[in-house]
Amino acid sequence: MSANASPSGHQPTATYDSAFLKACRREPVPHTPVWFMRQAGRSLPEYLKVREGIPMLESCMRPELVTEITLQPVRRHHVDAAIYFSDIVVPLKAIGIDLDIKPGVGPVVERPIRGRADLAQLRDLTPEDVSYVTEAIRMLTAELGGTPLIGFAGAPFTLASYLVEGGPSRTYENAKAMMYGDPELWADLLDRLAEITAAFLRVQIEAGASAVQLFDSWAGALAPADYRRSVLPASAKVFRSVERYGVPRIHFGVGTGELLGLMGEAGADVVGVDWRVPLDEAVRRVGPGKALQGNLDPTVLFAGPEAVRTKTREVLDSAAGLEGHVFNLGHGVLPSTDPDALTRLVEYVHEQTAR
Ligand SMILES: Cc1c2[nH]c(c1CCC(=O)O)Cc1[nH]c(c(CCC(=O)O)c1C)Cc1[nH]c(c(CCC(=O)O)c1C)Cc1[nH]c(c(C)c1CCC(=O)O)C2
Repeated sequence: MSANASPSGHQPTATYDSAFLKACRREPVPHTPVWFMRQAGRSLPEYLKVREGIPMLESCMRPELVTEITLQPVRRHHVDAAIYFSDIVVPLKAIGIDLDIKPGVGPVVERPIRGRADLAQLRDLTPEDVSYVTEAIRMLTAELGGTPLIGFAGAPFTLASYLVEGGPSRTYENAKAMMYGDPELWADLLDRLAEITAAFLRVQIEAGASAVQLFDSWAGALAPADYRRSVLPASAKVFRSVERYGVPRIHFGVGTGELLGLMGEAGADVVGVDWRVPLDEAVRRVGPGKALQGNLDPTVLFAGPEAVRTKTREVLDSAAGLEGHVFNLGHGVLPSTDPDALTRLVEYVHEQTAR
């Protein structure tokens, strides 16, 4: 048995018994657990300092730097979970796709995928391709004690949106043109991406991640019937491929109010909700047997302490009847957020929900 064996076989008992993992499993919790998407990153001065002069993708490949950046928000805010510092395009870079993350822009792909011949760029991901991930996660789990580490990956649709468009897009016109116009090529592309994403999540879980989140950030651009037909099968394949580990699987997207039921159906244990749908309505859409994560509007943090408390109370009230609630923002922390507002928010949720 490995040193980190536990009731679930993958982590120390203190981690397994943490409020975050209990909430994901819909067990009673001592307080509602809190973490923030994008909690590591540009809102923190200590992050900007250690990143100085190091390009984003390079920083993801340095285990010591990844460890430090991942720990920064845990130390500062006392959040209930860490999220592994990386980016959704890291596994694509690791298999040799020519891409970069441009500051203020996002991922940019040199040769966008537009035809069948381009699929050859997408070879399988092996653990050796991302050995720095395994190394960083081992260092992290040693440092984190009982605080769980969340691994993550981009979902096939969101990755495809960058690969086909060549960069960020507001309309996804090239990606959706392929989906509607050449469904066979689209299905093959998403299936390839599902294999790569699944392999990337397995590496993180085997190295010690206690939960995983699949970011389908841009799936909200799709009608439910198109999501069901053209996207859900690939995301379901990703979730199935990590089911055997027994770690909670979180599924998140923005503007996905109409897709919440389907995103649960894809195989998630926890469904992430943005701020547009209150949690008491989201739970009706998702149905029984799943926990919810969310969903304070990230811009509320700019409104002053009293407004933050009022809006947070609204989220907690709408979550009152849930069987499992992980408090989070409805999307990532915005770079200009005051870090102290986040620290106060964690404290407030803990204090309001202490049982
Ligand atoms: C769509 C998406 C991407 N990356 C990610 C998503 C899904 C989450 C979401 O919906 O927001 C996921 C991501 N990217 C990053 C994390 C770190 C972990 C955490 O949440 O703290 C996570 C979970 C670091 C990052 N990823 C990126 C940064 C900023 C780069 C920097 O600090 O120099 C960070 C900290 C870059 C990035 N990478 C991407 C974008 C849109 C950007 C922003 C571009 C910009 O405005 O500069 C693609």
